[in-house]
Amino acid sequence: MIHGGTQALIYKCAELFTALKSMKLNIREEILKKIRVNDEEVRLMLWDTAGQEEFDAITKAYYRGAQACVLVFSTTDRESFQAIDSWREKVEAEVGDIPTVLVQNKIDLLEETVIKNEEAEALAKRLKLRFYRASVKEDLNVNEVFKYLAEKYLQRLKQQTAEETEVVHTTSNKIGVFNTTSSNVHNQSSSNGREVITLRPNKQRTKKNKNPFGSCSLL
Ligand SMILES: Nc1nc2c(ncn2[C@@H]2O[C@H](COP(=O)(O)OP(=O)(O)OP(=O)(O)O)[C@@H](O)[C@H]2O)c(=O)[nH]1
Repeated sequence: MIHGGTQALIYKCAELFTALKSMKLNIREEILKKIRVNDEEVRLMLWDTAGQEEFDAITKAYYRGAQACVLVFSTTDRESFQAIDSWREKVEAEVGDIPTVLVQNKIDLLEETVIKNEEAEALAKRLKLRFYRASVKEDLNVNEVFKYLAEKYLQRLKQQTAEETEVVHTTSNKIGVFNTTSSNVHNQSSSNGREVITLRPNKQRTKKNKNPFGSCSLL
């Protein structure tokens, strides 16, 4: 019994060790990329994750909280193309609808392609994603991909902030609408005999909007 248990534990440790080793190999270092968008410097932290499904649980922890996503397949690797659907689902399940693009890499090897143009375009259309053809090797379209994502992200952030500001205005209007009826108005007499009116906020104030910027995140 004890022996069996120890054995199992050793196996587990070995599995974990293998997983960690592979993780080290497959989740490469974070990359910091700086780009300019509308004269502002945007810093992107990039994580390149492993494609193997056995590491799903581990890689998930890396893209949890991501604010943009690049789904890449290779011109010369059909499996990577076929895996795009499943990656989209995994990312969406983990982080929801974030700015995402579809990229066909290695277009410098177009003569060896295993993906037809129409197939790639159809995939982008079906997934409703902007599609880029790029070559990391030749530095083709790489910046464009990140610029598009950063713009899209900033656009959403501004929109979100504007919506939240609107909520603040609405809320502050409510706060500002002082109710001069009954319980909210306390009429007192001042020492000089003139009536003093104390205004108190209307109780309509919405609690949940106390911190309108609470859900804002910065790059
Ligand atoms: N010709 C060409 N080779 C490329 C390009 N981008 C990457 N490679 C090469 O493709 C190989 C794999 O590159 P990685 O960056 O490791 O790509 P990956 O998709 O993370 O691949 P995995 O290691 O299978 O996860 C390397 O030898 C790269 O030099 C490209 O645009 N054109």
